[in-house]
Amino acid sequence: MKGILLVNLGSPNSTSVKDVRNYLDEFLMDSRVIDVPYITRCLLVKGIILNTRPKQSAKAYSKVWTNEGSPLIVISKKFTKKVKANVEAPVALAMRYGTPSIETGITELVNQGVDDILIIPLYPQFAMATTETIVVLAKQIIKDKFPNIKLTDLPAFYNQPEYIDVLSKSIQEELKKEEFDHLLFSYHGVPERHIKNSDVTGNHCSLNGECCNTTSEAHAFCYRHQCYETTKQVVNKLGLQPGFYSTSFQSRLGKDPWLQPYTDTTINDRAQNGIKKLAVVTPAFVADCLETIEEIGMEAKEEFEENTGKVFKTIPCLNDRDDWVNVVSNWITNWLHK
Ligand SMILES: C=CC1=C(C)c2cc3[nH]c(cc4nc(cc5[nH]c(cc1n2)c(C)c5CCC(=O)O)C(CCC(=O)O)=C4C)c(C)c3C=C
Ligand SMILES: [Fe+2]
Ligand SMILES: [Fe+2]
Repeated sequence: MKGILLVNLGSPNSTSVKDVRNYLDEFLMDSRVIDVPYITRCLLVKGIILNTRPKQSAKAYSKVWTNEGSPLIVISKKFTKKVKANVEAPVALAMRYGTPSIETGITELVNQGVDDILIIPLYPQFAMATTETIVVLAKQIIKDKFPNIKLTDLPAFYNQPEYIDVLSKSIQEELKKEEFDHLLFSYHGVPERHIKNSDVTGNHCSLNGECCNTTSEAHAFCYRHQCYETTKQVVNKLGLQPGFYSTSFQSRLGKDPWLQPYTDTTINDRAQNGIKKLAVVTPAFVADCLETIEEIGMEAKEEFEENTGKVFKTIPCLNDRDDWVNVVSNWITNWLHK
């Protein structure tokens, strides 16, 4: 029997510093997130980051936490419930870090008689720190504990017309409510090194961004290309004029160069250039989370307003919108009938 495993990133179990530390430990010790040799990673994560970051992150998490828990988890559960009601197969939800784990999700499906799983990483654009780490871990668990289970993964859907349609619609709904001077597409960043590491051709990525406009088989795994492609397709769909929109990358951690331009400097730059009404959309996330609610909706908003900006609107992620639920349900139904 076929079954579906939806997977997102995960959150700490609570906003306590201890729970946030445990979560960050699991997350940042992943070699596809901090991709340096094991000993260096231990020194960096356990010796440096985990001494200060958990306290800072716990404070940020407590600003977004709801009575039901972490927004990312609450929204993912609502989304999963709606998908379940739409498709004729068992559906489980798992998180790459924290709970419910990928192993728990697979076990839940197997206990219902599933032996053929479609895994859907809930990230529109491929990255080794998201899509790849989910699929690699799921394959490892299957190999070690469920050797008779078949696993198929849904590739990144950054350019799928149905996804672009609902994303564009969600943006247009906000642009209709108020007149904005500028629309910023802010994607989660990754270290530049990750882009090089994921270059399957070994020589495509020039790191200056020019490569992303050419045709290349590298783009099936190029996060930067896929982000710019999502922006381009939404821009075409909505007929947005050059100058009205820009693309940037947020959430940089550490001193290494990450994808640029950075969101914070882009927002400051726009404010200094007379932009008063700014809308920000965050298409690397399908569910609102710490990075959209706190980093953009609170921190960036405050900075923009202090910098002479007047209106700052964070466009909600697709969350459990019915049209988004229907898109994913249709992808699942197509796979079920294959
Ligand atoms: C080297 C560090 C990190 C990389 C690379 C990275 C990539 C990456 N992350 C997301 C999505 C999310 N990240 C979230 C939080 C978060 N991310 C990092 C670090 C890296 N992310 C940290 C340390 C944290 C925790 C919070 C903090 O201390 O800042 C979240 C939110 C989770 C939540 O509970 O709400 C999401 C979602 C993507 C899409 C991505 C690469 C493309
Ligand atoms: Fe992240
Ligand atoms: Fe590229």
